[in-house]
Amino acid sequence: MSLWIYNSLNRVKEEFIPLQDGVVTMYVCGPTVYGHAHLGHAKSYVSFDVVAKWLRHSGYRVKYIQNITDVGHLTDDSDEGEDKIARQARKERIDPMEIAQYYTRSYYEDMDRLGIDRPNIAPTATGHIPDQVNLISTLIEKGHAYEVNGNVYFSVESFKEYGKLSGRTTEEARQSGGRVETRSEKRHPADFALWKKAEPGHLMKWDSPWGSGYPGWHAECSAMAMKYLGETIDIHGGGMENKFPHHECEIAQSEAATGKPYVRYWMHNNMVTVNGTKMGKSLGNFINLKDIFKRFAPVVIRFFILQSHYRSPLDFSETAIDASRTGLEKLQDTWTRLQQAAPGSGEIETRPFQERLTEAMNDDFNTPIAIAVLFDLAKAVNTAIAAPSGLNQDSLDRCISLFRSFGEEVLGILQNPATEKGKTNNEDEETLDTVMNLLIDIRSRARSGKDYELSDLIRDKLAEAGITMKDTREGTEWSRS
Ligand SMILES: Nc1ncnc2c1ncn2[C@@H]1O[C@H](COP(=O)(O)OP(=O)(O)OP(=O)(O)O)[C@@H](O)[C@H]1O
Ligand SMILES: [Zn+2]
Repeated sequence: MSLWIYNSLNRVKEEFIPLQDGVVTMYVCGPTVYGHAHLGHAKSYVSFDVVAKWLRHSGYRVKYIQNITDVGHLTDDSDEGEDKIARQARKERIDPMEIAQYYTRSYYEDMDRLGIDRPNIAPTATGHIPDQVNLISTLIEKGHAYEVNGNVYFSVESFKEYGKLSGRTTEEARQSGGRVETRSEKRHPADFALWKKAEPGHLMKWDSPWGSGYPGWHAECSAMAMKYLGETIDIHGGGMENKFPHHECEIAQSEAATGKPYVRYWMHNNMVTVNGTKMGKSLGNFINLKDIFKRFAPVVIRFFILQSHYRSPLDFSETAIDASRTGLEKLQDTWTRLQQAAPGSGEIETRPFQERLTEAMNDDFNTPIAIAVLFDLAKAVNTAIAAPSGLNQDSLDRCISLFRSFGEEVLGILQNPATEKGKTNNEDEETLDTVMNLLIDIRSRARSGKDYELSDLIRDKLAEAGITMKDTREGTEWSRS
């Protein structure tokens, strides 16, 4: 049975055949680390985690790269506005790199709790400035880019296939080309910045052949993907709102520089929405995972996400998450009882379930169908176990193997009661959350009563225990160092 992936570039499902036998190269756009991760990020990274897990389960060696954007992502897509990290640093009155480090750690903490495997390599944009400078220099040499006043732009007219991913023509892209001042520097309004000159006072800047400045957001992904995975990569993932301009620009830069196809299969996850609007940091309608985890175990969130397909939108609602929790509890209950069942004489024909599960995952990672099949299997198991004849050892082993492979390993939604690892982690985390909220409250009362000795004692003792407290305008946050 072969794997079929919906390729956003050609807008059809295509059979997946990696460039190199047995190996899959995969790049997924990572977060811009200027705030805590929200449910939208969880959808993107849980979806691609399942992609990697399924590919590994199918026998491939997967080389998964996911970057950390710590410079160059501006508040405005049209090469204007402020760097998102720099803006947050100004707000919090600390160094941009402190912001990036703090939220990077926070990001991995949340992703770990969601059961997401860490990428093989997690390169940062600031750690790869020379690679980006090299890419930009190549583009200038080949006549695809030009410098004006210390800024370097990509010439979209020099790359005939610009627009092939998003379906936008350069004429349509002209609309998003920025304000008049920037436009006047550009040869074509749709040209985009590869390198930006640092204005006085800009902290995150590097020397380059074009003076002191910083790279544009699109350049980092091309440079890092090609550095670690080669000029042509198998799978590139990201949220669908990034098709334009981000991924369109990545294609243009990479293919113009190498003359080779950049990505063979483009995969885009749909959005988590709130009342139909994209959840986003810049839109201010986001729900932090850390807050959600206070009310729901991370595995419930993972299950909630995987109950809809990665290409379908997912509207946030507590009622829907609550329904997911009930469903997951039932499945987990069967999984626990299955492992404790004493052998009897009854049988379950497991082959059809295995085929349906494999078929679902091979059909563009159809996790909602795979979950529905697990529920069917759970129903059959419950009936069989409740009957006097029970299940014979062979059937028990086969059912256990299916639950383990698909429920635990591929989807990551079930926890093994034999080890109690996942469950204990979640329960520990919930207890810690409660204790920390209590300490934050006591410390804040101490400070209101001007008892700084007590408030400092709480902060210092926690620091000794490896927990950092940080006072922000929104209140006190904490993280493990
Ligand atoms: N609401 C969402 N639903 C699904 N995926 C999302 C959502 N928001 C962001 N993503 C994806 O998460 C990844 C990281 O995005 P990024 O850090 O730039 O987040 P963001 O919250 O969209 O930021 P901003 O709101 O400032 O644009 C991208 O691939 C992006 O497409
Ligand atoms: Zn990217």
